[in-house]
Amino acid sequence: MWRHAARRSSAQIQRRALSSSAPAAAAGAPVPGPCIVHKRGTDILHDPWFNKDTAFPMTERDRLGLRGLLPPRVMSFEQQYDRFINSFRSLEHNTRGEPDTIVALAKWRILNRLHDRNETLYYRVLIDNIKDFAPIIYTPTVGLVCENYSGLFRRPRGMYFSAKDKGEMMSMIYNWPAEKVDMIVVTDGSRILGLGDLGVQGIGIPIGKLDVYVAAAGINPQKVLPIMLDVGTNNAKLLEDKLYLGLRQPRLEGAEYLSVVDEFMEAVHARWPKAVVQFEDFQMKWAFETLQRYRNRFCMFNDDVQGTAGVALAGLLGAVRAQGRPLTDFPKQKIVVVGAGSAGIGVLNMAKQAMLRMPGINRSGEGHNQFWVLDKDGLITKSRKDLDPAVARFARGFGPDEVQDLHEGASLVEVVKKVKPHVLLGLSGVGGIFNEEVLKAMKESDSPRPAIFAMSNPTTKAECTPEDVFKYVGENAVFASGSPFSNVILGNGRKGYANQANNMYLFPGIGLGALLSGARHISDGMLQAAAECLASYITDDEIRKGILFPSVSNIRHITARVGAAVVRAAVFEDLAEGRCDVDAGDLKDMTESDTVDYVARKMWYPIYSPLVNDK
Ligand SMILES: NC(=O)C1=CN([C@@H]2O[C@H](COP(=O)(O)OP(=O)(O)OC[C@H]3O[C@@H](n4cnc5c(N)ncnc54)[C@H](O)[C@@H]3O)[C@@H](O)[C@H]2O)C=CC1
Ligand SMILES: CC(=O)C(=O)O
Ligand SMILES: [Mg+2]
Repeated sequence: MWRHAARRSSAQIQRRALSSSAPAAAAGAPVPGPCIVHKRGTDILHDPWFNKDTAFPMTERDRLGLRGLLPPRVMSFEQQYDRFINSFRSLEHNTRGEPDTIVALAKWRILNRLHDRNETLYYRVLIDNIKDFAPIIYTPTVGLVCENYSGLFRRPRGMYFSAKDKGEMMSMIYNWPAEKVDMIVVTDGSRILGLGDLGVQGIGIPIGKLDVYVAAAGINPQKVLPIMLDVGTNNAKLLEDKLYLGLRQPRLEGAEYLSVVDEFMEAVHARWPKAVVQFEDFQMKWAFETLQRYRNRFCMFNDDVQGTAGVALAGLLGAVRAQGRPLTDFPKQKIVVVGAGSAGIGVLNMAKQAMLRMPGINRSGEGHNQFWVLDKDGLITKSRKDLDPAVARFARGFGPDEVQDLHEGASLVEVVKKVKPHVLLGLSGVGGIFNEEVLKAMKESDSPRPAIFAMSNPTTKAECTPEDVFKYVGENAVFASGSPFSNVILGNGRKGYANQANNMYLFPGIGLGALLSGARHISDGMLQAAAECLASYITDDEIRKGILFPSVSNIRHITARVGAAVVRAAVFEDLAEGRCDVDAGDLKDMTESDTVDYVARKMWYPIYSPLVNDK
């Protein structure tokens, strides 16, 4: 069946359908068939999924009991769209000069209100303006929203499973109104961005991530489910806050904690066995433990460990290309990683695996340690007591390879001065830690184009700014950050590129590819394919300019490609079982471009569907 449709769509049509500014319907993609709504009157107007506000045509007003409930003039979708964008731009204008947090929350409120009223219009403005709106629904503003969530709360989104629901989850899961769920993002709120334990208020993160899924991967918003596992909080301020909406108890630990997560995973799997579950913003010990526990039993992944790793690897490979060196030189790069948490260790593991795949490297990895890793206690060496085994494999030894004469707990500036690294990568959650002294030391890097990745979120936690990088390291530096910054004007008509290195470039494609392949689980090979696809997206010309990551405006196009790469890796590893009318054999028969076409065609696009059948 897919073959017939694939023949119909030319590559040109596909490109237009994928571009964020060209509606799929206009590009010849199939228009969703009429759906019959069983609600009437105000129930429809109060349901954001069906509501069209003033755009209900007269036939629908007549047949759905809406006559008289709306002003008489019928507006077009385009008129509604322009009206919203104009209000948004007026808000921007009217709040000029106000404190940043006030402006950010005002923008979040106007978008959130649109979401709660009219999802079709909301997702359309989000898709078309993703570069402007991602910083509001995602990092950095989502962090501010989580910090203030209990006060901002008006209407629930998603589901909440608490420690008090033990034994009830299997029935609770059926309280969710949608028949089908494809994508779940779950958190326990224990490490929200770099903001620490925010308890139940962390629900903003699954909501934001799933908005990105809808916008970037075209997952139907009716089939996504944000979830909070509230097992308590250790945040004393929240426990004392009268408005706090979560359980007022310390976090569950050990077997008690795991039994809650186990019960939740069983409940999800019982109702939606094919749903993909993304774990997000769990503190390190539970991020790794749950990943090991579930990754071969369920179709799940941990975005902070695995999604981040792929994005960082794409950036690291870009940094090699920026020096004009072949990728086979990657194992020679000296990389200082600041932060040995779930994200930092995920990156180190993936980068190490990539180095070991390069020609000429001893496969066992013995004697090959190009990484210097620091945590809150400084440089991690083999003399460190009680080292987590995941971190221990990257600890520096004191053998003959240790020419730099560094000691346990050495400070960042000491390490940078002695190692002269090619790359300085931050996943520490400590804002400004790459200070003037550290950045000036990076000027002496052994690389002609030193790379600085300040990947911590939100913006206040970024290890440094691009302005400081181009000022102190030099104009030949390359820079990327987790939250968005503006490019820097360098003079002589040159620009210092502020790339965004955020897992948003990969998690939508990983989830979409896993879903469409019907993979039993998400393998390292599928994740590697996603990272390689992102790395190859950037041209040599862009790399030379210092552009390491594509613009967020292209995220739908990127996600289609990443999703297809993941599908093909699942097929290659015999993990793909297919989905709906496309079975494993069909997937196997697809060429690379067929797979991209197939993935792109499966992406949902917001348009008003008829709510009544034509007679
Ligand atoms: N750009 C992106 O796509 C992503 C960014 N992140 C960001 O990375 C940061 C860390 O996340 P996780 O690894 O999950 O947190 P984590 O809490 O597991 O790890 C933080 C690590 O930083 C270390 N650290 C703390 N203070 C330090 C200091 N002064 N000097 C050196 N190291 C220090 C800690 O010892 C720990 O090893 C967060 O800000 C998060 O927002 C995480 C995932 C994706
Ligand atoms: C981007 C992301 O996943 C984080 O900062 O945790
Ligand atoms: Mg995260």
